[in-house]
Amino acid sequence: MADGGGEPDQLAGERATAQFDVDGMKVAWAGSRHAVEVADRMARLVASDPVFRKDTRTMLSRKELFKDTLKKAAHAWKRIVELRLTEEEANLLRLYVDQPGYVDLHWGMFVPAIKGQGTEEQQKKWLPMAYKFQIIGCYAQTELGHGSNVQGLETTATFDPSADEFVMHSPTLTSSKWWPGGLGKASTHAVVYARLITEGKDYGIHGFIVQLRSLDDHSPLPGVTLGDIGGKFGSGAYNSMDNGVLRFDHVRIPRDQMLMRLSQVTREGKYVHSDVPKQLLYGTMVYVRQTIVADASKALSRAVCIAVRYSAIRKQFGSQDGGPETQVLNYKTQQSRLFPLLASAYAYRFVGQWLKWLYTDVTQKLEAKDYSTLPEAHACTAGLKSVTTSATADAIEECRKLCGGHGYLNSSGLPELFAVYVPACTYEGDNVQVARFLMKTVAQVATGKQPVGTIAYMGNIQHLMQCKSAVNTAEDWLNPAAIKEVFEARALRMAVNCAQNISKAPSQEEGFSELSPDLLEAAVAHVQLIIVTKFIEKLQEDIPGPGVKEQLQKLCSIYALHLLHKHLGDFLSTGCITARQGALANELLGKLYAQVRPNAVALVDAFDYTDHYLGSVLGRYDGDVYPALYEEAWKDPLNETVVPDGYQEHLRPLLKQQLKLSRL
Ligand SMILES: CC/C=C\C/C=C\C/C=C\CCCC(=O)SCCNC(=O)CCNC(=O)[C@H](O)C(C)(C)COP(=O)(O)OP(=O)(O)OC[C@H]1O[C@@H](n2cnc3c(N)ncnc32)[C@H](O)[C@@H]1OP(=O)(O)O
Ligand SMILES: Cc1cc2nc3c(=O)[nH]c(=O)nc-3n(C[C@H](O)[C@H](O)[C@H](O)COP(=O)(O)OP(=O)(O)OC[C@H]3O[C@@H](n4cnc5c(N)ncnc54)[C@H](O)[C@@H]3O)c2cc1C
Repeated sequence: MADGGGEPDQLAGERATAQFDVDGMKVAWAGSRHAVEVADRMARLVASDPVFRKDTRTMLSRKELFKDTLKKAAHAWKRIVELRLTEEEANLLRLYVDQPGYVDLHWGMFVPAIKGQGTEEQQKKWLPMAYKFQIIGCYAQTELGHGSNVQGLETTATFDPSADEFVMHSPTLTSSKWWPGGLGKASTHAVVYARLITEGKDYGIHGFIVQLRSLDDHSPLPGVTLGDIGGKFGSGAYNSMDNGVLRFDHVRIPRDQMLMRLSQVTREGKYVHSDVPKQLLYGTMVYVRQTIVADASKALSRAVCIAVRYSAIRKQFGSQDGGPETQVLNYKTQQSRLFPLLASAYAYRFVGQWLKWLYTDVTQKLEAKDYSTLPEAHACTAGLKSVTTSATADAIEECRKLCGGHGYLNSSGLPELFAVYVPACTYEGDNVQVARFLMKTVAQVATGKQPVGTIAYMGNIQHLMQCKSAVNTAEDWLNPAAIKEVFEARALRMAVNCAQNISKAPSQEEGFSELSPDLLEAAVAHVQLIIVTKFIEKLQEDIPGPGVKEQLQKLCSIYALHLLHKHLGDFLSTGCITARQGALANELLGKLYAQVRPNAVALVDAFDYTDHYLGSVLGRYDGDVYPALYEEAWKDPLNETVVPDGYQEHLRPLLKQQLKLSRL
C-alpha cells in the first residue's frame, strides 16, 4: 500500500482477473500489430520529452498558453524533421502532444483543401511550401453571420480582367470571417471561401488561396484586418487555438489563386465549370468529418479509461465493521452507466476505421471520375460525425460524474478533456444531413431501385416493414442477426413514416420543415444501425488472441442493447419488438455487465495510453491516486504562499472590523 492510503496493488489485482490477452486486444483496437508498435513508440517519445509536459497547462494565462502551443508545435516539427518521421509517425506524434493549435488546421484542412480542389499545377506550387512549413495555412469558410448555411456566405471575390486579378472584399460586418482555427495569430495563408463574381454575375461559393501575413515580419498585408476572436469555454482547453477574425478591404490576388479543379475563370473572365460535381467543393468537410469520427473514439476512450481505473480504486460504503469498503466499480449502477460508454469507445473505434476505408475508396473512385458513392460518403460522414460527437461529449461529462468530486478537479483531466472536446459537436455542423439522403432512398426503393452500401437494408423493405422479432429468451439477444434485424426494422420504419407524412404535406419543402424533428430521429436510428452493423462485421473478421473476440462480442451486445434500452420508445412504437422482448434485453445487459466487470481494467489498458497522454491523476496506470491528488494540489499557484495575496487589503480589514463589532 502506498503512503497515504492509495492502493496501487488494486489495479494489479484487477489486471490479474482479465480473461483475455491484452496484447491481442491492443492489436484489435489499433488495427494491426504495426499500428500498436508505432503508436506506442510515438506516445513514449512525447511522454519522455520535457517540452511536451502539460501538467500545469490549466494554470497558464491565455497568452502563456498560446506561446506554449507555438513552442510545442515548433518542437514537434523539429523532432519530426530530425528523426525523419513518416507521415503516420508524425500524425501520431502530434496526436500525443495533445494541444490544439494551428498545425491541426494546416494539416487537417488547408493541405487537404488544396489537394482536393487545386489543379495539379496549383498543388505543385503550394503543397511543397506547406509541407515544409514555409507557409502556414488555415481554412476560412465560416463568417460572423453565416456558419451552417455556406451558400449564404457574403465575402466576395470579384474578377478584374484588366489586372487578371480577383479582388477579395468583406462588404459587411457579418461577412467577416469568424472562427477559423490558426487564423487569429499564426497563419500566413488561408483557403478563403467567397462568392465568385465575374462578368457581373455571381457564381456562388468558391475557394481561393490568399496570403494574409508578410513572410518577413508576420504583419498583416495591406487591406487585411486580422485578430483572435477571444477566450473560449473552460480554462486552458481550446484556448490554445487562435480562432480568428479576418476582413478584406479590396485585397487583390492573382487569378491563378482561385482553386480551379472544379471550375475555372479564364483570362477573359469567362466562368467554366468542369464535369466534376459541384459538391466536391465540400470535399474537405467530408475528409475532416471522417477524422472527427476517429477522434471521437480517442476522446471517449480517454475519459472511460480514467473513469474505469478510478472506479476500481475508489471505495465507498459496504462495511459496517471497519472492514474494507466496496470498490465503486462493483456497484451495478456504476457498471450500467460506465460499461455502455466502454462499449461505445470500441464501437466508435471500429466504425471510424471503416469510415476511413470508405473515404479512401470514394477518393479512389473520384480519381477515376466515378462519383456514384459521393452522396453516401457525404451522408455517412455528416451523420456519424454528428451522432458520435454529441454522444462522446455527453459521455465525457458522465465519466466526470462517475468520478465523484475528484472528477471536477483539473488534475483529473476530465474538465479539460470535456472543454476541448465539446466544440466538436458544433464545428463541421451539427445537422444530421443524412435525412434527405434517406428520404431519397425510400423514394427510389418505391420505384424498385436496389440500394447498395449502408442503405442496402432498405431494399429488404417487404420483410422489414412487417417482421416481428423472434427473441424469446434473454440469451436470444446474443444473436447478432436478431439485433441487426430489429435495428434495421426500426430505422426503415422510422424513415418510411417520415416519407409518408411528408407526402401528405402541401409541398415537399413544407413537409421537410414540419417533420424535421422526426427526420432527425430517423437519421439517428440509421446512423446507430451503421455503428452496430460495423461492430458486428468487425467480429466476423479473424481476431487473434485468446479471449479477445469473446470480449468484443460482449461489448458489441452491450453497445447495441443499451441503445435498444435507451430508445425503447422507437422500437416499441414501430412494433419491432414487444415490451417483454425489451425487458429481456435489459435482463441480458445486467448479465453482460457482470461478465465485463473482471475485464474492465484490462479493456481500458488495451487503449495503450501513457500517463502523459491521459493527463489524469485519477487514471494513472499504477492506480496510486491519492498521493498524486495530494501532490497536485500543492502545485496550484494559490498555494505558492501560505497567506494569500489580497489578505492585507481585503481579508485583514474585514476580520479586524468583525472583531471590533463583536467587542461592542
Ligand atoms: C487530422 C486532424 C484534422 C483536422 C483537425 C480537426 C479538428 C480541427 C478543429 C476544427 C475544424 C473545424 C473546421 C470547420 O468547422 S470548417 C467549417 C465547417 N462548416 C460546416 O460544416 C458547414 C455546415 N454546413 C453544411 O455542411 C451545409 O449543410 C452544406 C452541405 C454546405 C449545405 O450546402 P448547400 O449547397 O446548401 O447544400 P444542400 O442544399 O444542403 O445540398 C445540396 C446537395 O448536395 C449534397 N451535399 C451536400 N454536401 C455534400 C458533400 N460534402 N458531398 C456530397 N454531397 C453533398 C446534399 O446532400 C444535396 O444533395 P441532393 O441530392 O439532396 O440535392
Ligand atoms: C472551436 C471551433 C472551431 C472552428 N473552426 C473553424 C474553422 O477552422 N474554419 C471555419 O470555417 N469554421 C470553423 N468553425 C465554425 C463552425 O464550422 C461553425 O460554428 C459551424 O459550422 C456551425 O455554424 P454556426 O456557428 O453558424 O451555427 P448556426 O448555423 O448559427 O447554428 C445555430 C443553431 O441553429 C441550428 N440550425 C442551423 N441551420 C439549421 C437548419 N437548416 N435547420 C435546423 N437547424 C439549424 C443549428 O443546428 C444550431 O442549433 C469553428 C467553430 C468552432 C466552435
